[in-house]
Amino acid sequence: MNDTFLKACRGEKTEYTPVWLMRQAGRYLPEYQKVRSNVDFLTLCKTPELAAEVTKQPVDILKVDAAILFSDILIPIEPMGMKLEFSESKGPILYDPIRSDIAVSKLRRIKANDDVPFVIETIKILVKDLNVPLIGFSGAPFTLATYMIEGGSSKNYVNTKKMMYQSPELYTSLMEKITDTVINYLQAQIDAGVHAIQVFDSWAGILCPIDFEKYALPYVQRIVLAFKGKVPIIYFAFNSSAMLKLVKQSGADVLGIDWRVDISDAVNAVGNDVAVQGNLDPCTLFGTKDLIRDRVTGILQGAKNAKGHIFNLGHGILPETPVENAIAMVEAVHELSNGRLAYA
Ligand SMILES: Cc1c2[nH]c(c1CCC(=O)O)Cc1[nH]c(c(CCC(=O)O)c1C)Cc1[nH]c(c(CCC(=O)O)c1C)Cc1[nH]c(c(C)c1CCC(=O)O)C2
Repeated sequence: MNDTFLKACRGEKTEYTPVWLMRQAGRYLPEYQKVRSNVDFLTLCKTPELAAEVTKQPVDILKVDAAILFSDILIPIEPMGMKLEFSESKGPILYDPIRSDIAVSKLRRIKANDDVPFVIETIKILVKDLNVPLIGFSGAPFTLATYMIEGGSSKNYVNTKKMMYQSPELYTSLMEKITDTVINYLQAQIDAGVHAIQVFDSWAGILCPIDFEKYALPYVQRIVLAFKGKVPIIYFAFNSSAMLKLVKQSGADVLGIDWRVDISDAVNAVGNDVAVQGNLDPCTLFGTKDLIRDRVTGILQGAKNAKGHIFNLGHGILPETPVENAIAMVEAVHELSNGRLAYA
C-alpha cells in the first residue's frame, strides 16, 4: 500500500508531499454523475457497493494518495432519531429541530454497527480493494449540533447561539449525547479498517474564539483523546484561521487549514510539532494550469517547516471544477515536491 499519506500525518519523512481533495468523490466527476443519475444521494450513501465505487473513482482518476469514505456527516443523525432529507435546492433538511429538553432526551446514542451497517460494510469492501489509505470521518459535535438545532444550514445560527447562552444545560446535554455518538461511530469505522479519521467542524468559524473554546473545543478534545495513538486524527475547523492556537489545543495529529490564511503564517501559529493539511483555494482550479502550478509551489514552500504536510484544498472541491485541472493539481504536487524529503 502507498503509505505516504500516513507517514506525513505522523510527521515522518516522505519522498513527496501526499495529496487528496476534500469532497473528491462528487459532482464534478462525470463518473460520479453517472452513478448518481440512477439513485438519490442518501440511497447512494446507504448502498455499500455503490458508495465503495464512488469512493474509488477519484483514486483512479486523480491519482490521489488517500481515499475518503463516501458518506455524509449527517448520516448518524438519522438513527439518533431525526428525519433527514437532502433537497436539491435547499440542501440538507432535518425535521423537528432540537430545541427542548424533551427533544434532547428522545435522541438515541447510536451503535454504529447496528444503526449504520452500510457504512461499516462500505469500509470493509474498500479496505480489501484500495491501494491507498482510507480516511473515515465524522462531523464535529458543534457542527452536527448546528444542523440538529437549526434544522439545516443557516445564515446566523441564532437558534444554536440562543441555546448556548439561554439554556446552557440543555446545550451541554445535547453536545454530550452527540459526542458519545461520534466516538461510537468513529470507533466502529476504525474497527472496520479505516487508516485515519477526519473530524469536520465546518461551522466552527461562526463562533468567536472564547465561544469556540467553551462550546466546541472540549468535545473535540474528548474525541481526540479517545483515539490518540490509534490512528492519525485530522481536525478540520473551517474558517478558523483567526483562532489556530485554540484549534491546535484539540490535540489532533493534523490540522486542516482553509485558504484564508497563508500556510506559512498558519505553520508559524501552530508550531512545528503538528502536521498541517491544506490549503489551496478551491476556485484556483478554475484558473490556468500555470496559475495552479504557481499556487501549488507557494503552498509547498510555505508548509516546509511544518512537522508534516498533506496537500489539500482549503475546502471541498466545487461541482463545476474541470477534472483536468484537478488532475493537473495532483500532478503538480507530486512533481514539485518529489525528492525534497521535506520533513526533518
Ligand atoms: C457540512 C458537510 C456536509 N457533509 C460534509 C460536510 C463537511 C465538509 C464541508 O464542510 O464541506 C462531509 C461530506 N460530504 C460528502 C463527503 C464524502 C467524501 C468526500 O468525497 O469528501 C463528505 C466528507 C459527500 C457529499 N455530501 C453532499 C454531496 C452532494 C450530493 C449530491 O450528489 O447531490 C456530496 C457528494 C450533500 C451535502 N452534505 C452536506 C451539505 C451541506 C450538502 C449539500 C450541499 C452540497 O450539495 O454540496 C453536509
